[in-house]
Amino acid sequence: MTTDTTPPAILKVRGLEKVYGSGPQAFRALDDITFDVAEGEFFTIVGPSGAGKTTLLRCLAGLLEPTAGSVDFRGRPVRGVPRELAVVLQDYSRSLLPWFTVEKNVALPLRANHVPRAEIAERTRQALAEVGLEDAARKAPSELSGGMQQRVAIARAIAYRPEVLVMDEPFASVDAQTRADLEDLVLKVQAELGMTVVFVTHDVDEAVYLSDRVAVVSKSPSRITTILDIDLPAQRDQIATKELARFSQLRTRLLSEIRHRVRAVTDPDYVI
Ligand SMILES: Nc1ncnc2c1ncn2[C@@H]1O[C@H](COP(=O)(O)OP(=O)(O)OP(=O)(O)O)[C@@H](O)[C@H]1O
Repeated sequence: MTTDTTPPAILKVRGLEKVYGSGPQAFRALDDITFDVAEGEFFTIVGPSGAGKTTLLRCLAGLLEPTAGSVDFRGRPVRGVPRELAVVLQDYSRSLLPWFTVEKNVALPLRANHVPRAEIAERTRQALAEVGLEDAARKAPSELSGGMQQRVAIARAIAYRPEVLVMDEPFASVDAQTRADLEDLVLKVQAELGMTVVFVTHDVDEAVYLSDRVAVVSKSPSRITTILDIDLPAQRDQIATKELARFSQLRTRLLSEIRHRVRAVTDPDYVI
């Protein structure tokens, strides 16, 4: 007898389509996208610029209504952002409330969910320490650099301890060392909380390093062309993991898949 050990799907995406505008101006951004995200997995979406990754993530998180198809979270249709889900957007300038201090921004979702006051203080302090911003707690977001503001947005998501964390190129505006530290922080928090992460990035190395599976999307109208299992040891290390021969193989596979799809769209004579 075989036993299926695959965790159940926490998110189910079926036949998702998104058309922006209407009539002759209509633009089909997503076309018939179907996949599942398993509970506890790190699922990453990569693809060329303008492919529709942000559109897909926004539909998935309930921030944007699809034109057709469905997204289910634990079997319930997603309409608006589910309570159990936190989102870190690419555009940090719009994600923090400018009239609140850093610590109040981090505490906001906890207060909205009636978490006891002492616990809010402790979770806020801990999350700011994890992103290296304990000294910025009383500052206004406008006093921080772009990368620091993005770390506040990450601290807010971590303090909330969501079941699903949705991140759209969250590390694009931070320097290389901070980026590596934040990647490891997200992996650590994911392991501690058993959290599911859905992540978008341009960066193939980052995708391979972080993920359990990576989905490649084609140029608009975007479709999923491949979902690759990242069969690297679960314990990741910025140096040891990236030195593995398997890491290079997976990276090359993803890069060639993305190039192949871009060429298929831009060169009419190219045969897939
Ligand atoms: N509100 C909108 N109205 C019309 N078209 C839009 C809108 N938002 C996005 N698009 C178009 O949909 C396509 C997909 O955009 P999206 O931002 O989802 O891509 P992306 O893969 O996230 O891009 P990038 O990697 O550059 O961030 C693009 O061609 C974009 O111009």
